[in-house]
This record gives sequence, structure tokens and C-alpha cells, in this order.
Amino acid sequence: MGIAILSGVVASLEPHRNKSDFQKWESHTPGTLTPVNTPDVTVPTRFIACVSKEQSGKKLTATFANLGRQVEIVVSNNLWAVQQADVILLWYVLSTISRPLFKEVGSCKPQLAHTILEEPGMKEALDSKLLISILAGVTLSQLNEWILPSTTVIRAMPNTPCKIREGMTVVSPIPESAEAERDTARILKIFSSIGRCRFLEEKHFDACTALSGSGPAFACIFLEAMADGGVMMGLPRAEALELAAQTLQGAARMVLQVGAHPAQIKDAVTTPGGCTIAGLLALEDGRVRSTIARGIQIATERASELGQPGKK
Ligand SMILES: NC(=O)C1=CN([C@@H]2O[C@H](COP(=O)(O)OP(=O)(O)OC[C@H]3O[C@@H](n4cnc5c(N)ncnc54)[C@H](OP(=O)(O)O)[C@@H]3O)[C@@H](O)[C@H]2O)C=CC1
Ligand SMILES: O=C(O)[C@@H]1CCC=N1
Repeated sequence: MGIAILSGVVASLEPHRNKSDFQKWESHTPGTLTPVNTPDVTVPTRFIACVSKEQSGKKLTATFANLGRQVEIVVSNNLWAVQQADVILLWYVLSTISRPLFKEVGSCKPQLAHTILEEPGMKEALDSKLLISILAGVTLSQLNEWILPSTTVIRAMPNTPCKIREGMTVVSPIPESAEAERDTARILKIFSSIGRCRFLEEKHFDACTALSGSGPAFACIFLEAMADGGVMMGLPRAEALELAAQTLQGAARMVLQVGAHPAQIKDAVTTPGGCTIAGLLALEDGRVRSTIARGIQIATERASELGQPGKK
């Protein structure tokens, strides 16, 4: 997930980004960000990604080699990376004071969070900084126990399409403080540049983890199954996949861009006595809706266990 976010953010900073990118950015954050086409002095200029294994370091170096902006890779030295930064996110670090910096400090599994944060010197390195955790299941109250009160901590739940700047990120409310406005702008700057970003209360985070965090996996099962159906009926695999993917994207965009209700879209496609209703009834016979919805329910329940004491 760290690679997806860092790739998206780095890509968003490249000079070839077009005007619509800026407009998209602004539309998510009315009044809080720099106006369209005005240079933003807080734009990050330096990136550091941290991992624990040499082999992962080599892989990351290869991954970021083609991005055209240098990403420093640090193996087994989270503390150093955090110390360099002014603003920190749990799996990565953003720094913007006089010299803008942006650092990633490993994208660790939820169970590892405590181990990383209890490293000697880490609390002090995080002092007065902004810590953003993307760790599924790990709560703000847990995180607050592992850091000094002077560190501001919030949660974010992104998803892998952040890599192509089509992500969905949910962010917990920013705690009230003198720096709240600045922190809000920094958070929106990152996550609105790599997709949609919305604030929601922490109580919704496990459901968001299941719906949008895990969602790309669920959507791809459906996508693959549609393509399989096409292949079963004789379509070549590549074309079946293209048709399925573009169809899902088109339907989703009708909901997001046009504001259509999914039922409206379904009804408009469904000619009386036609083939769509025949297919829909077959899907309903397989309890497709409750199966998908229960999948989100079960994933939500599992998300609530992640990072919790006594749970695997
Ligand atoms: N995958 C997803 O779609 C989403 C994931 N998340 C959250 O993101 C987090 C990471 O998940 P995911 O990306 O799937 O996991 P991965 O296992 O793919 O990535 C974990 C990364 O963390 C690094 N890491 C592990 N331990 C340390 C350490 N002690 N110090 C520094 N770096 C470390 C690993 O490097 P190394 O291999 O060298 O140890 C690896 O690069 C989880 O908390 C998950 O809940 C949230 C939303 C969506
Ligand atoms: O599977 C997981 O636990 C993580 C959280 C959301 C997506 N991946």
C-alpha cells in the first residue's frame, strides 16, 4: 500500500500534470488549498521509503527508478527517517516546514505498529509532529498510548488505486489544535492528489477498511467472473477482460459523476423480456447481493480484530 500511495503522490507532483488535475484537487477541498495554478510552496520535494529487509529495499529501488523523482530507500532505520521529518505519517512521513520534505517510513502490518513505535527514541522523534496511520484495526486510542501527547495522530484508510491516482481514502477528523487547519491542508494535499478523500468518524473505519480498503479485491473477483462468462461464451480472454473492466468503470462513473442511483442504471439497461432481466434473475438465484454484502460484513468484523491484543 505504501508503494501505491508514494507512486501516486510522486506522479501527482510531476510537471506534466494537467489543469484538470488541479481542478480535481480543488473540487475536493473548497477553500482549504492553494488556488488552481498558483505555485504551492509546501509541495513535498524529498521522499524516503523505509523497509526492514535488504531484498525489499532492492525491490523498492527498482520500483521507483522510473518515476523520475528520487525516492530514498532506507532499510532498517525508521528512527533516522522520522528524525529527519517535520510531519510524520505512521507508514510514511511528510515534512513541510521551511524546506518541504515527504518521507515514507515503511508500510507496516497493524500488528507491527507497537513494535515500531516503541523503538527507543521514536516517541521523541515524533514529538510535535503529525502522525497519520493507515494501519487497519489499530485505533486512535491505541496509537495515542504509544506516543507523546504532543504528537497529533489521525487515521487514514486508502486503497491500492491510489497508485494510479484513482484512490479512495477515508480520514478521521483532525483533533482541534492550533495546527488543525495546517494539518487538514497537508492531509488533503496528499490524499486528494491521489484520488477522492473524505473525512469520517473513527467509528466507521472498520467498515471503510472492508468496503474501500479491501474493495479493489472484491471488485476484481466480480470483474474476473464477468470476463470468465464472456470467455465461456467464446470471447477471447483479453477482449473479455477489457469489456468487463470498462463496463464496470463506466457504470461506476455514472454513479459518481452523473449522480445516478445504481437501480436507475440497472432499470435503464433492462429491456422487458430481454436478456438483461434473464441474467439478473440468474444472479439473484445465486444470492449475489447478500453474498457480496455479507463479504463486506465479515471483512469489517475481521478488520476490527486486526492489531488488537489476543487476536491473530
Ligand atoms: N494493501 C492494501 O490494499 C491496504 C493496506 N492497508 C494497510 O497498510 C498496511 C500495510 O499493508 P500492505 O501494504 O498490504 O502490506 P505489505 O506486507 O505488502 O507491506 C508492508 C511493508 O512494510 C514494511 N515493513 C514491515 N516491517 C517494517 C519495519 N519494522 N520497519 C520498516 N518497514 C517495515 C515491509 O518491508 P519489508 O518487506 O522489508 O519488511 C513492506 O514494505 C497494513 O497496516 C494494512 O492494514 C490499508 C489500506 C489498504
Ligand atoms: O487485507 C487487509 O487487511 C488490508 C486492509 C485493507 C486492505 N488490505
